[in-house]
Amino acid sequence: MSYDKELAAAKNAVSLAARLCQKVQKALLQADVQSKSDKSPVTVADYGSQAVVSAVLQKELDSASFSLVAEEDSGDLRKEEGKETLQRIMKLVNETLASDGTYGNAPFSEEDVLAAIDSGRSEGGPSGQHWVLDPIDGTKGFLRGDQYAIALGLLDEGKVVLGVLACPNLPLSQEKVGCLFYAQVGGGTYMQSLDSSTPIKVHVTDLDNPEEASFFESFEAAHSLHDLSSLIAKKLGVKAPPVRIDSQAKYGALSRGDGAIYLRFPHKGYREKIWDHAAGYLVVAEAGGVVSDAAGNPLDFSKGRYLDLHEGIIVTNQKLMPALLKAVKESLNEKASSL
Ligand SMILES: Nc1ncnc2c1ncn2[C@@H]1O[C@H](COP(=O)(O)O)[C@@H](OP(=O)(O)O)[C@H]1O
Ligand SMILES: [Mg+2]
Ligand SMILES: [Mg+2]
Ligand SMILES: [Mg+2]
Repeated sequence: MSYDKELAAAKNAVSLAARLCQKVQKALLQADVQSKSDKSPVTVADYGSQAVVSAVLQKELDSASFSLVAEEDSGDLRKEEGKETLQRIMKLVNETLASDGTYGNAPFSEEDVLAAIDSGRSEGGPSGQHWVLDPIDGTKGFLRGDQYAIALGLLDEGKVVLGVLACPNLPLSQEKVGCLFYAQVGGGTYMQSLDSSTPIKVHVTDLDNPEEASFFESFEAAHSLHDLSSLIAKKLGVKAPPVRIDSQAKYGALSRGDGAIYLRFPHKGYREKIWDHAAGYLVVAEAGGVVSDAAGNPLDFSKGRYLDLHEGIIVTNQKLMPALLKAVKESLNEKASSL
């Protein structure tokens, strides 16, 4: 089955959302940032990006069967304190949609924006098709002026069949910054600029010597156990220091061979969400990489909004995976026996 139509719509949606995010990151106001109930930050760009992606997908595709699992919801924007923020989001969404000739004819009202955001309340699951969106992945990186991604995947019968990843701050070449990665199941992974240069096919590294490998992890120590990654890297013989960057830009970078390994070990009790991995997973898998939990099980995106994992997520190429899994198991055992 081909998902060409869905892929074209997804690339459009994510590119437009990236335009909105870039505009906000350039001139970020204190008033644009809020705290969610779990204390994590959210900005007008997270909401705006979600509204734009949702709006474009629904315009381009059959909106009757549309299902979207997305990170943000409009709860806080519907409160009295959210009024000003909502106004600002509406303006951003309308400017962004108008900047693309095809969508600008009927401006969105506040209610339209809220509805577009809330169309992301689907629970996903094992049957039918569901879009999976992280409107800004790496909000903390976004706020620092660092890496972030707009990550959109499509599930069909519980499997990820499309992954589109916009990384506005990731270098494309020596001259150009901003990458769009995309993959369709069975079709490989491609990278192009955010303004649609000719796509090139990308592949993970074919390195088989861990001593030459470098590894990615979260910039934020709160998101991943840096000590554990160091232990694993040491066991494996990795010499280079960790490369710490925010967001699924790590999956994008890995898919083109920038690094060889990505290690992610959340603190105890944290549950990973599907929108933090769906698009990145396919981008790496179609580029020849392997993504699994710490026990070597494939990720299961069919269980609803969360991923059920053993300990963490590890990513590398096929040659390095056996040695990596061994180092991970040994390190986890050591950690458990030292407690
Ligand atoms: N305590 C925690 N442990 C692990 N991941 C966390 C976390 N708190 C937030 N996250 C997730 O980590 C994501 C960012 O990943 P990274 O560290 O690779 O940049 C966040 O995505 P958002 O920025 O979309 O909220 C969020 O979903
Ligand atoms: Mg968030
Ligand atoms: Mg995220
Ligand atoms: Mg997010």
